[in-house]
Amino acid sequence: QHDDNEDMLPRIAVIGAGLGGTSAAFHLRQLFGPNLQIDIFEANKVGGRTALIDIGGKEYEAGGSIIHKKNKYMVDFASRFNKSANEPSSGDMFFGLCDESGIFFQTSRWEVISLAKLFWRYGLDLYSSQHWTRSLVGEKFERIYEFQEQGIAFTTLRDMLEAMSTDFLNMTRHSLQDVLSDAGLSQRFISELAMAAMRANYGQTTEAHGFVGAVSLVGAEPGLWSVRNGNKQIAEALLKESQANLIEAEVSSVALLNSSKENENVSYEVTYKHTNSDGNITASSKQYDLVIMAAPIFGSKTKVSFVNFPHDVTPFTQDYHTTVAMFVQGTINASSFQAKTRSELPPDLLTTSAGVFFNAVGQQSPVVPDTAAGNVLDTESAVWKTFFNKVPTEEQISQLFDSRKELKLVEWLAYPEYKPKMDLPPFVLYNGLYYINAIESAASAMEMSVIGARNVALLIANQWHGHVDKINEINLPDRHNKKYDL
Ligand SMILES: Cc1cc2nc3c(=O)[nH]c(=O)nc-3n(C[C@H](O)[C@H](O)[C@H](O)COP(=O)(O)OP(=O)(O)OC[C@H]3O[C@@H](n4cnc5c(N)ncnc54)[C@H](O)[C@@H]3O)c2cc1C
Ligand SMILES: CC(C)=CCC/C(C)=C/CC/C(C)=C/CSC[C@H](N)C(=O)O
Repeated sequence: QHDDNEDMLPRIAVIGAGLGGTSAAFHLRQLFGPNLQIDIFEANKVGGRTALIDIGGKEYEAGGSIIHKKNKYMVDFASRFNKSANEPSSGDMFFGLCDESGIFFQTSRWEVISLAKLFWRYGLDLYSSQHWTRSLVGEKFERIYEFQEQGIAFTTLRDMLEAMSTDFLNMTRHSLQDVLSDAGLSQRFISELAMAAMRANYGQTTEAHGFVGAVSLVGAEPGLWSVRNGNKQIAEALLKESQANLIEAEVSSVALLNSSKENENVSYEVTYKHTNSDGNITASSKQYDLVIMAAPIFGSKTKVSFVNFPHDVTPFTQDYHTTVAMFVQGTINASSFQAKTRSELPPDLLTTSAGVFFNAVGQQSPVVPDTAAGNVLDTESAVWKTFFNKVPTEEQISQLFDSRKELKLVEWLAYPEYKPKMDLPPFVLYNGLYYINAIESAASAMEMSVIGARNVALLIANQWHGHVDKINEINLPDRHNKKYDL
């Protein structure tokens, strides 16, 4: 246990200034007060995987774009920082499903007709699956907010999921296909709607684990929103409010300095490369008591090496999926989808089969919505985002678009490859070394990174203040052991 005397506070390094790193800094400031020294390293741009892209003179979300209305922390941050929301367009139930032979099902621009068509094709599955997703973002998922409000933190992702619901942990062990099938949903629902959601949101299939599958279905519900002017503004505002010291540099190593025993007080040397005022790249080092990794660790692609530890502190694997987001201003090729005219096509085309070379294509609104734009679906100024698992060929692009004024590609190491029974990494890699992005093995989403960040901030505060009773300790009278509570 330590006191909050200024000289006694830990010196903290945060590696990464995406939503995870900046919200960790924000929560640490709330927990420790104004005297805490926080350095936050960023190799690229504040916001990380929330970033903007300029197409035709307007800005669009290039990475994390949609937020669920029950994503409490994102909603609270937007309100705290006076950011308004871009409301979903009224046409967000208007979509088509495609396989190798083109569109095989489509809804309508009229919501009531869409509902009727969906009911005709999927019957009561629509309602069962909605009930399930509501329970995910509802009561069970909300437990994490209650725990965090009470100051409770978890050392591993496994413990966190289990505390929220044993069902959640179970869902990481089975495929989405099996979880939905056990729940009585039809194969048609699974191989069409659930598959389309997994391909559009995570570039993966219903062989991914059931927890990320459920998050993906939540992310396919109507009524999602985004931050006007760009989601990355939340990370920027968190950084500002945290008063952390931003160091624009790439961290190359984190070295354990003075301990070989895990329970002793440790300190770390963080080495980073930065560009001098004369344009030369130099390496510098700084010492810290605690280090927070707020960026994914994925084997040899990770730029940070962890040195001097008595054992491997990253023995888990987190393989990351490549998603290529292609932005095109131009006209979509209606004939490729067996449509006579472009105006017949829905603004979102989702795919259900590995035989289709793209995962989803959808018309985009800029981050500052164009009120005068109306329906620009069949005009050359429409902007489309297409997701692929690899860079498309020129021939594939021409198959999708018959004319284009501008085209830009962004290649992301986007989110983990999700498999049943995959490693669920710990939030604590070593005494004083924390890992926020462990949470992405459950599901990658903006809200998830913020939850992971608050968990790490609470862990640090609980350990610092000796509140061991608030670490992995929960008292839930209603713990149940059902397989999946659908
Ligand atoms: C194409 C795409 C679409 C998505 N869509 C959605 C969506 O619609 N809704 C949703 O909720 N989520 C979405 N996500 C997921 C969401 O964007 C991420 O889960 C979330 O933004 C991750 O935040 P983070 O801070 O944990 O990581 P990141 O945003 O990746 O931040 C990590 C930061 O660390 C920096 N960094 C890495 N290594 C170093 C180093 N060695 N030294 C210094 N800095 C370093 C990086 O530059 C980066 O800025 C999407 C992701 C992608 C890629
Ligand atoms: C964390 C919880 C409970 C809910 C989050 C639901 C959500 C917003 C999921 C989306 C996740 C994601 C990685 C989406 C990527 S693509 C989004 C969209 N289809 C697009 O085209 O931009």
